[in-house]
Amino acid sequence: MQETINNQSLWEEMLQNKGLTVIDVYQAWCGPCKAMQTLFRKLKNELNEDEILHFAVAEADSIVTLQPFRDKCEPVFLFSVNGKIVAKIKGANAPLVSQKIITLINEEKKIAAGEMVRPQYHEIVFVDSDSEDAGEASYGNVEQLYSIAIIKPNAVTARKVKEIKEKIIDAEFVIEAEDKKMLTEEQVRYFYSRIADQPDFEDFVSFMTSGLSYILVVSQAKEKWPSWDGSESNSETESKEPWDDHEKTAKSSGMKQKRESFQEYLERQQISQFCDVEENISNTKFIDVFIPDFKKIKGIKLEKILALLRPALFNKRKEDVLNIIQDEGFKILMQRQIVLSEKEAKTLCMEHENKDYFGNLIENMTSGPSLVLVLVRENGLGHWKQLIGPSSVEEAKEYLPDSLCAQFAMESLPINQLYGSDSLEAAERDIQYFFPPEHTAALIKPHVTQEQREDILTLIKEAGFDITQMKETLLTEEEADKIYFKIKGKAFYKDVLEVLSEGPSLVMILTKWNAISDWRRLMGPTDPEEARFLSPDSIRAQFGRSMLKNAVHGASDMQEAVEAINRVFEDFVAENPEKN
Ligand SMILES: Nc1ncnc2c1ncn2[C@@H]1O[C@H](COP(=O)(O)OP(=O)(O)OP(=O)(O)O)[C@@H](O)[C@H]1O
Repeated sequence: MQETINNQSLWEEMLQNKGLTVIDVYQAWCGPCKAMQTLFRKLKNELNEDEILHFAVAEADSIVTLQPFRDKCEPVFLFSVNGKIVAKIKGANAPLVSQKIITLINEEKKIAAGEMVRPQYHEIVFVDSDSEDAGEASYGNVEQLYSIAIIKPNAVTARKVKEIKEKIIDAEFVIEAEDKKMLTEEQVRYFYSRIADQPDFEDFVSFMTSGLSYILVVSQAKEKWPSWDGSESNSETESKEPWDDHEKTAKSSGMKQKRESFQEYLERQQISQFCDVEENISNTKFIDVFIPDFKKIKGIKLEKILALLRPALFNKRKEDVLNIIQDEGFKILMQRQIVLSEKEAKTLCMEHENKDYFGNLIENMTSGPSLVLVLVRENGLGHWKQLIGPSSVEEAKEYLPDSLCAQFAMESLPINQLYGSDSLEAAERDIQYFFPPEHTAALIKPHVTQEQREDILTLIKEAGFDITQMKETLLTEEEADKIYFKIKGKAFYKDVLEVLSEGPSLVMILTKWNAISDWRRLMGPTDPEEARFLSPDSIRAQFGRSMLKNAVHGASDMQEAVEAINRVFEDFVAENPEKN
């Protein structure tokens, strides 16, 4: 199955392969990596992409290009895309290698279908030095060590995630990245390999793959803390210490002390049964397996804010403002028109309470619909404040004539026609108030392939849904009744049951403001033919095959959503907000 490359000209020839070539670089004295051959065979069969997926074994000793890999006992896998070596993985790390292959092949398929342009790959430079490992491991910052925490499905079901994350943040650990996903069996086996010989390990794997987990990449603010080995910190000015009082005393008296480890902290907080950690990993292997784009997202802090266009502005110049908002790089996550009550207006305008125009302001604010927006952008809060300018029009005109306050000033009010939350905490509170989250029951049907599932989950996340609960389950008649109780009496219900019995379905609770109708819109019309005609971007248009195999399902109304959720996810109390 693998092409054998044992001289430089064969190497050059191999680089001409179309698509992806996975190269096992081996040493003559130990041969190619046997352990990985099963994986390659499996992927070759499953992906069935012989045109664009090739496997090769290359002998380091007889190929000049591979000279830096000679005499190394650890296996190395190189990934060549259209003649460029774009990635390298050291060690027989099956989950990581498999993930890399799937990602690159998916990219190749999208490129071939014209759905994406070929990225500017940075070709890997082979360096004959062990120091390259340190560089790669540390994401450009040699000092930084990360821990990975997995918050397990039982904690997600019991809705303990928020509390656990708050505890982690309270102790001044930094959550650098997070993702919520159903772990694959391979990922679980990889992360928990150290306990694989325990008798109940197989049951544990089933449990861990039965529902959603949270993956957190956690760091400690290195410059602020004493080091983990007990040596002194180079900073003397810590502002807030999460450690115990006796430790504080030790610190102030100049004694050396040791910060408790992340694991110890979780144990002391009694959350270690919900959360497993791998501490201070000194290489990227674990992170790459769970959060492949960690490098990209690290350092980018997307901030969500609430913005409001007061009635006069909304009425007269809405389009101009929305265009500027988008040009400034904000993404509009949610928007709604709302006529504020007097009480709501007073709460929002509290900072102007003592001004002589306050009465006029409240009258103005309640006179017609305002437009309320949830915006997201990197450094969203600061950028929004800067963009809209001060609250006083006079000040804005004098000092910041480019601000939206000055540009969109209206005769009727001496203050900014745009409002924005003052802090991220206030934004969170305002968003909860104006966009109360609603839950809906959703299902991905068995005929949907694993890859299509991933695509659908991406569409769901991109549409702003939070996947609050998820489980993979074979829907027997009894289970299906919990979801489809409304159509149980219909003649076609037996056909629905047959389609559901073909394999496991993915049952989910999706949460966002207006979730029920937004999910129905995202699904598209019931019949995929009609969906392709009327709503070509919808899920059913893209992934549906027929009326019965129409990829997804969603509750039709509030009562059906609440009832289905309560029946399927017994521990979850779905209290949908009243519509306001
Ligand atoms: N006339 C029909 N013939 C065959 N199958 C049907 C028919 N009507 C509905 N179905 C199937 O039964 C499922 C549930 O039917 P329902 O009437 O609840 O449709 P829906 O509300 O448009 O879609 P869903 O409930 O799945 O979101 C549909 O998704 C479809 O697969």
